[in-house]
Amino acid sequence: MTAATATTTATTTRATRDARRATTALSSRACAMRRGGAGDALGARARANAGTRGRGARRGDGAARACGIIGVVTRDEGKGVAAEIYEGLLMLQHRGQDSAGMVTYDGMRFKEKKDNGLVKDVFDKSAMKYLDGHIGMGHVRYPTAGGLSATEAQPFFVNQPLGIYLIHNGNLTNTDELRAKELNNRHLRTGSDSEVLLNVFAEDLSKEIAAHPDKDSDKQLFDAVTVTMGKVKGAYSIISLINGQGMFAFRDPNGIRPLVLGQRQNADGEDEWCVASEDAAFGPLGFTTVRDVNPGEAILITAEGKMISRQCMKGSISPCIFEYIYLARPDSQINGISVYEFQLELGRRLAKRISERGWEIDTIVPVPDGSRPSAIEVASALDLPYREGLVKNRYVGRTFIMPDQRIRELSVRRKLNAMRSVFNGKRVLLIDDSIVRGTTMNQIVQMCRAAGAVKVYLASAAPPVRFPNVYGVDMPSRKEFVADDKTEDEICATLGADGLIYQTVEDLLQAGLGMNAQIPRFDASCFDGDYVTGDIDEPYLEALEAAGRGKGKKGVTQNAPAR
Ligand SMILES: O=P(O)(O)OC[C@H]1O[C@H](OP(=O)(O)OP(=O)(O)O)[C@H](O)[C@@H]1O
Ligand SMILES: NC(=O)CC[C@H](N)C(=O)O
Ligand SMILES: [Mg+2]
Repeated sequence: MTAATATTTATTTRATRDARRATTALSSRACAMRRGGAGDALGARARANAGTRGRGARRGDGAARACGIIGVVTRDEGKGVAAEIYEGLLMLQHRGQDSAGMVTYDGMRFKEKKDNGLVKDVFDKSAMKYLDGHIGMGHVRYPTAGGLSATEAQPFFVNQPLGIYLIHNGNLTNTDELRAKELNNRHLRTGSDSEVLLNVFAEDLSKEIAAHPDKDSDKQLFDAVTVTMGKVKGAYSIISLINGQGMFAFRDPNGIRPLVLGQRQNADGEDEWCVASEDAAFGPLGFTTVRDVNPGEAILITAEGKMISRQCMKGSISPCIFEYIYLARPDSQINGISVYEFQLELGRRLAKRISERGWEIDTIVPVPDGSRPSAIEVASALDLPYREGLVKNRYVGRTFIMPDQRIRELSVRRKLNAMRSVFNGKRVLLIDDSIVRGTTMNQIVQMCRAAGAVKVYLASAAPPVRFPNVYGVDMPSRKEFVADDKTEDEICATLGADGLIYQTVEDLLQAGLGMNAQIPRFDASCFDGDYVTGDIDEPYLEALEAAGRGKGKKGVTQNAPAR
């Protein structure tokens, strides 16, 4: 938070804050979430669930990340799957940069390697040699729960029953409750919600096998995960490897985080399969997209390459809209929507609102990389020149993820450089995909003025981020958001700009709904405070914030406390 932000926050009364929230919130649920507005009974439950989330890590140096997961089943037992998982993880590296992990399986043994760091650093030559087998899966992590040690990197393993490895993208909202009630004295090593989920599933599978030892093993898996889905709340896209069974993937009943299925044939015409967070990972591996894993569905790929699926819980897709704004690659298609096309549409809608302002603008400049598609459409709709005035140093990571504010500010300076030939004497409109803490825009406005800009206007392709994300994106504390407790004019002043315009929540949702009629709603909770799982209330969020967000990377903990 900048000094200016801190001052504004300190001098804004709670009543003013609440009134502003009420006017910006779309839904009655969001209005019901004004600070201090919830009753004691709700408060107790929220505290129960907010406990282990908290001091989070952030992506790169700017805005927000999730995690990336990929699993591959090949048929050629002599073939090393590790190289394919490695390639796939590189395609998903943008989703998480804190740790990477992989497990491979040769039909008999699992081999595992995980550590803090990027894919290229974690998997050296000797690790790749060690990771043999024809079935495997990998994870890149951007933590939302638990800690940051290499032990908390994924995958996680349980010995009983069968031997199960699991990787997770998402965040559970009732982790501590599960920990207290569902683990049957199992000893867990970390504060990770993903390890809890694995153990709940293992416990349910143990019970299922004990109760129905003669049932087909695939049915045991589907019946057990149905029980697990009934207990676990929040967002989870899961891939697991189960000894003797194969690869088993499932997705929460709201389908909040993405999970997509791909297929190819080997030289003998046999089916091989891939499940991944984004289908951009399929291209280099030669897989073609079959479909998204449905919300509430589980899919088993056997070692023989057979795909069996079951709708375990009634599902209704409510994807996280932030995936399309910022998290996912533009070359991915998620839930039938091209991320790139979505961003172009955001630009077209933004352009209409910008033209209503009557600003005199000479040049449109995107904040690379995420905003380019929207900025291209704004420039085209307004018939203004589009110029790459900010040159990016590709060796500096994404700003949002960086562990503390000072490092984020420094890294914006190192990452982006303003070109005098573009800015000198010009009235510019800078466009970004989102403004979260305001670190990026604040620094860039100063850079543009130093490079000679006479007016600096700002536009964000996303609405103001005002509410925490509890589903696997590390945006947990309202205090960190530049929009917290502020009107648009106040945000504009904080960022030091001559004008500021945001996408409206209505336009954002209409953009998404208009692109796939099969999607009844999106989770846009970080913009409107309306959480699709229905279990998030004001006390939950307060407990989450009290759990220590904003203290840097050490001791991430995003699970809400049990009550
Ligand atoms: O308001 P802030 O807290 O600064 O966050 C918002 C910025 O962070 C992201 O960029 P990031 O640098 O993470 O990634 P990018 O290079 O892919 O745009 C996002 O695209 C915005 O530019
Ligand atoms: N961003 C994510 O999907 C994180 C997964 C899991 N909650 C973790 O913290 O490791
Ligand atoms: Mg950016």
